[in-house]
Amino acid sequence: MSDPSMTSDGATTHSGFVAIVGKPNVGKSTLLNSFLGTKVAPTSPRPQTTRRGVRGISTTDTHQIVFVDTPGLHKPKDALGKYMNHEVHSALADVDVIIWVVDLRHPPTDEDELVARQVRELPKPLFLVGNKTDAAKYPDEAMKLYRAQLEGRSAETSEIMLSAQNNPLQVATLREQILDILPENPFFYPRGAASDQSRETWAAEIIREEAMKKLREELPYAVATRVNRWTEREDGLQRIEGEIVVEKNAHKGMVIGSGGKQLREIGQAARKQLEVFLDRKVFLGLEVIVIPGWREDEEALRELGYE
Ligand SMILES: Nc1nc2c(ncn2[C@@H]2O[C@H](COP(=O)(O)OP(=O)(O)OP(=O)(O)O)[C@@H](O)[C@H]2O)c(=O)[nH]1
Repeated sequence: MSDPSMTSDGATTHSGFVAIVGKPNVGKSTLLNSFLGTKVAPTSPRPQTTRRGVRGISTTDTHQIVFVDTPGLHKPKDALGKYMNHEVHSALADVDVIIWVVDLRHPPTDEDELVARQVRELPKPLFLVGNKTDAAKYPDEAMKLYRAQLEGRSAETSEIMLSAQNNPLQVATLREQILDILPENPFFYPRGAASDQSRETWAAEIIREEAMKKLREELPYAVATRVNRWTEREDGLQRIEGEIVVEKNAHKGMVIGSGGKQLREIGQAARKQLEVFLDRKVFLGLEVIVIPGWREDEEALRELGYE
């Protein structure tokens, strides 16, 4: 029988799971997308955009990294928030390596301390990633403060300062450093796989990203999205039908906007993104529906894929 930790020409394979953790809005999803050179996870200027642990897979001839992007660790206000934090804890328990992303534009906050407490004692290699160096006034000073939060940690700890958004070379360097410490293992996913999400979930996340960017105040957080139908026409056109789910009737009108303008804009922006990544023409049909109080309703959360 062939050894599962070897390639067909006899080289040993290494692979492992790497959690990307940090407080909301520090650039975790941007870093994941940059590692992969494609868009797997939604990003936006709003905190708490990521809601579920998205896996993004990077494979070379002999190495495979399964990155697990996690929601920003925060003090939860509802059942959705609790689910999001649970996603972080289960990712941390299951992975081989941890990446803790911090925002070097600012000194640490209570939320960073929440993350530091989670990772300090874990006996797993950790990379402290100081992000947003392109926009930080005092990156070295900020990094020093974040480093101090890990004081007393006995497991292997490394650090790097970079810009996930603007510097792919630094991101590639970090990826190389991770490759070097992956344990000997067979690959967990087929070589061509980029993510564990279905195409429907991926598209729904892009729609939610655009909705979160356009909507104001609390509304971005009261929105969920799903794709119910995806058909391909013979000429290649992708017909995608999705729903934007809100909690109250009053929110429905706010998402649709006067004369349907806002919903049209969300749909157009999402369609453009989908067309770029699919390299196909897309027809995107969007409907807004109400599931009363879905963020506090365990069954509704499961129905919307938060399980
Ligand atoms: N200037 C600058 N902005 C960045 C960089 N990386 C990410 N951002 C921006 O920071 C914001 C948050 O990025 P995300 O990747 O969504 O952050 P996240 O940590 O996944 O956020 P949550 O979903 O809230 O956990 C977005 O507006 C990004 O464009 C960077 O290197 N430099």
